[in-house]
Amino acid sequence: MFANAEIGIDLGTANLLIYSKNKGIVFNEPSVVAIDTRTRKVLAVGNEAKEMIGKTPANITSIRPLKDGVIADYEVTSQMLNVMLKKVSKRLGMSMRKPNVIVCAPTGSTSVERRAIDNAIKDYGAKQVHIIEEPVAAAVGAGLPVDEPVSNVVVDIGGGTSEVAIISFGGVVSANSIRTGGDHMDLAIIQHVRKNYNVLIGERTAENIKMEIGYALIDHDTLQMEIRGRDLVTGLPKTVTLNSKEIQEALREPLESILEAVRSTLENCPPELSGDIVDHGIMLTGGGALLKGMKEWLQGEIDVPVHVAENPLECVAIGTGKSLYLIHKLQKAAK
Ligand SMILES: Nc1ncnc2c1ncn2[C@@H]1O[C@H](COP(=O)(O)OP(=O)(O)OP(=O)(O)O)[C@@H](O)[C@H]1O
Repeated sequence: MFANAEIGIDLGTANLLIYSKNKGIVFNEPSVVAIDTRTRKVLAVGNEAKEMIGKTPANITSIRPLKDGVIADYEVTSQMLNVMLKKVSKRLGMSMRKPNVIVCAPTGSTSVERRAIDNAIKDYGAKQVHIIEEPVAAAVGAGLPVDEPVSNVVVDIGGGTSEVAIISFGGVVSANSIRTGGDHMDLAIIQHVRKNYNVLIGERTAENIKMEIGYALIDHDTLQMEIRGRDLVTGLPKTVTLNSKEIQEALREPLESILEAVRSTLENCPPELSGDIVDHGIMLTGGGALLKGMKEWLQGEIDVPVHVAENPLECVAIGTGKSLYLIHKLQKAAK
């Protein structure tokens, strides 16, 4: 039947996941590339490259080639995909030549941004590339019955974007995509520490702070964390103790933007489906769903039941993989 490999790719701002037909998720590493700035040669990708962020000599730089859910550096994204797909091919001992690929794109992305995704995958030699909407993939991956005539609401909070969508009968009824996600939370923490302690911290430290003591909910038991950065006055290393209440305050702005996107999507929902939402609730996916107190905070704000998907970080990749079968069904039906 199909001799070509069949894969789904979650080309995320923070993480790149590859789903292979019959094998499930076969690759899950950060979307980071370390390159030699003089030769533009790729030195490392994924976990290895992420370890290097902020710690490399002048001629090596660790780049995140995707920003806000779309490709910011085409050449590096294309090289990253090439290296990662070859890694998977070697690891699995299977040919990945001319694969058929399903990949997702944020609902708010432009046709130029989508073409860049399509071309970057074709650069590897893909035979066919299908692009699907990211929240639809997230909903499918979270196990929501998207092809039934009921409202399936998904809120996917990734690294660069947050996507909110109401899906019913296989289609998007109402959607909203904002370029605010986990990266903006990290940035808000960097700014907070700089403003209040005169200390500069790196992206990775900020992300660790968010994961350890970041809270969406105001009402929680205070946690503390000791962090290290560079004192902006003396230029020397400095240790600061942060608490979860101040980090919650720092995260308020990005969280408010996400809440606003959820509210406006719900406001655009047809009344028949609105009633459904109260019964079925909202499904949270993406790494942002793992922020402590996220579910409780959102539930309190919109007064609708909120659920967190079983594997929030893997939903989009699983959804692209499951959609492979759907596309085959449609192609067969069209013949
Ligand atoms: N336990 C956690 N608490 C808070 N945030 C987390 C946690 N685990 C992961 N994250 C955040 O989730 C984000 C990554 O999520 P995900 O992999 O879903 O995004 P992505 O698909 O790469 O991005 P996008 O969809 O925007 O392209 C990062 O910002 C990461 O810091």
